[in-house]
Amino acid sequence: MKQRNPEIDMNDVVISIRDLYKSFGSNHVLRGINLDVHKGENVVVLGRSGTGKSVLIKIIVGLLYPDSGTVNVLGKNISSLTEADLRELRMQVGFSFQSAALYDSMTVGENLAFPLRRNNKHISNDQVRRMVDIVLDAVGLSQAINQLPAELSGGQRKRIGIARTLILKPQIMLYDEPTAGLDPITCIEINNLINEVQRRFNTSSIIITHDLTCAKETGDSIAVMQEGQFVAQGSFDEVFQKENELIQSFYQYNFIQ
Ligand SMILES: Nc1ncnc2c1ncn2[C@@H]1O[C@H](COP(=O)(O)OP(=O)(O)OP(=O)(O)O)[C@@H](O)[C@H]1O
Repeated sequence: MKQRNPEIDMNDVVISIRDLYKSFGSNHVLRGINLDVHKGENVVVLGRSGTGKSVLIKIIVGLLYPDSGTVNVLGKNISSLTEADLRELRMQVGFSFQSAALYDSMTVGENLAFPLRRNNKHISNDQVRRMVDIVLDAVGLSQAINQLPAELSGGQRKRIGIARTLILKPQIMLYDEPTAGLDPITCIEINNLINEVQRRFNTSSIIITHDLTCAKETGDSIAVMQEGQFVAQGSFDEVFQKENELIQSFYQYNFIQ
């Protein structure tokens, strides 16, 4: 079980969501979401498939617009931002996709350098190299710098995907199903990495998952989503003491130590 990060600043809310609603036609996906993410905090959003977790993440990064409610990210109301403002904000919000989507023809080092050069045309080769070294060290894969993605395991690719997100020094990390499709040992490594990123870079994170072990090991707080609403929020222990049917059913789906 994770020890709550002592560096969390409860006076600094980096993501604040109030009364958020989103429907697609008659499909009412988000039905009144409220959530605060504090500086330095890992918040896990736990829920079964199709409950609206990815829609929530897309709204936070401005890829989808809410029907109603407010979403503040780093003090900015995302609904009132121009495309240019949104692009700027997205630089502060690292989005780690389910599939790492690395460029197959580029080495690991080139994959990592790519977002840096794209976002800063005047960056020197030395600076790029330094940043690549820092993030590779952070994800424990310094030796892979000249390898191609095809030569890496699924877990290693996931790590490089996280490194590529980290290289822009985001204040917020959004992890979409970080342990999906990985074996149990690799899952432990990714959970540890998420906590290491939090410690080293003082990031705040939302971790979307239906993996209970991931929730237990990475979450300073847990929000359980059911049919577009949070039915329980709190520490892992607080949430899993509740006599909620969905929460009980999670126990039956997942075997956790
Ligand atoms: N752009 C879209 N247009 C129409 N419907 C959508 C769109 N995006 C998501 N949905 C619908 O919203 C619902 C929630 O989808 P979402 O991807 O958020 O689920 P999820 O909780 O992330 O599930 P999973 O764990 O399987 O990824 C689904 O019914 C989906 O079909």
